[in-house]
Amino acid sequence: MNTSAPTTTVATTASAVADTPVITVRGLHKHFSSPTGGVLPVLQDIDLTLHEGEIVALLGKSGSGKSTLLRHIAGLLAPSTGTVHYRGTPVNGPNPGTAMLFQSFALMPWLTVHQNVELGLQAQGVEPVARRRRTLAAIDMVGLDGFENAYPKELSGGMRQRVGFARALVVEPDVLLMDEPFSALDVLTAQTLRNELLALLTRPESPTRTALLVTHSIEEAVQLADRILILGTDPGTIQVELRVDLPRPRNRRTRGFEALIEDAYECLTGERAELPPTLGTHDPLRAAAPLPHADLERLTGLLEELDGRGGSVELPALADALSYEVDDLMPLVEAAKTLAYARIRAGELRLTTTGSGFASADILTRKRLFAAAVLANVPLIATIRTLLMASDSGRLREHHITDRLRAGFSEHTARQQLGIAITWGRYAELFEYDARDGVLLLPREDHMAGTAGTAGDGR
Ligand SMILES: Nc1ncnc2c1ncn2[C@@H]1O[C@H](COP(=O)(O)OP(=O)(O)OP(=O)(O)O)[C@@H](O)[C@H]1O
Repeated sequence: MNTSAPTTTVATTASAVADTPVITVRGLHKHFSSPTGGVLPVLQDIDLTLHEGEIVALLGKSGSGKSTLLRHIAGLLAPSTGTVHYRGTPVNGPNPGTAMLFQSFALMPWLTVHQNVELGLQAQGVEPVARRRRTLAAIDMVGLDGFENAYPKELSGGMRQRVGFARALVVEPDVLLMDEPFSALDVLTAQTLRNELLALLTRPESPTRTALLVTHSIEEAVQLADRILILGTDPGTIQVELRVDLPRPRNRRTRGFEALIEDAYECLTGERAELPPTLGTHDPLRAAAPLPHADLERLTGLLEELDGRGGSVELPALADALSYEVDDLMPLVEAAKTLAYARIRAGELRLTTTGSGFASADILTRKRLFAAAVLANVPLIATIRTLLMASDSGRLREHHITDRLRAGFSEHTARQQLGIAITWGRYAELFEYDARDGVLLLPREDHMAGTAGTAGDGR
């Protein structure tokens, strides 16, 4: 795995990265207040330099703080400690050198394409004649000539994001900040727009040649970036930097491309670092890694495929065999690792003995094995089961769990985590759930059998 410090960039056909720093982030630390009155550390010790002409991608699991970091660079958030500089000047408010591109396009529905694109120039006080000329040029540049008077609702998703490009680029920002700009688009449109954006950014005469891209897609990062920074979670720190020294245009089917995907994949799914002391806590719900959003049928399919291939396979080959994008495998691989069914070694996914036992078992045995695996490896589910076993009524209101989860997660993530735990717990037949009353319940036969057991009783 290439986790080395920066090396000299091999010349590529498209990017000319200079040594001049455009954005400098030093010692940035950010915490938010949690709804329960505690402190939620989100970013820690972030040092990052964005050089002129460089495209950098930020990859990391959900909640690792990618968007928060982007918003600091845009000057929309102030660090708790540390600094952000734009060409040597401290950023203490909206950063004048940046423009943002969002996943949701963020267009004003009541304004035409022309009016949407013109907004940024109006805000800069550009006089009307120049404004009109620059707006039309930007619309032309993104291929929307003829759609100047259309409203967003008349446009496809791809065309709306082209308006997003035009609106961001018309102000000729030094740095383009992008927050998952292609993730709301279908695969083919996203691919087309990625190529077009790259062409716009790498034109020698382009005033905007430096960019920071937040993405969940490893392939997108390898396709577009000169450098990939991978954030770890709890709190977000930059853990790995990968150089993408591949000439452009980049071909996904080349060995170099695939090797980088494997590296990034391993970094993202690798063993979790020890929790920092600031998060040290006795509440297992707070200290646990978030559960991945993995479909259990697919997880079983993945383990069967792995078993059928002798227990180990390279991730891109597995993605091909299952007709998934490599990125779609992420939550499944995470789930397999969480349950100790598989490990990643040198870009290969390898089945453990437990995983192999699960893959070759019949349906009923699988449920029993799955129950044992979640109780041993998923503190959230083990805690719910313990509380239910200890309760005379065999019932537990869900807010007891979400309240505790909120000490470490946002409201949204806490609810999402409970939802995943309910699905897994139900499949394992460890508990049931009454959505109408928001109550978790011990299965009737377990409740009847008495409440003396513990979470680790193996049922
Ligand atoms: N204004 C806020 N107040 C409190 N918590 C916040 C705020 N903004 C973000 N967070 C929390 O900070 C953490 C990081 O959020 P952020 O959106 O930066 O992550 P991310 O890596 O971009 O996630 P995703 O990939 O899911 O978009 C999350 O736990 C989120 O709930």
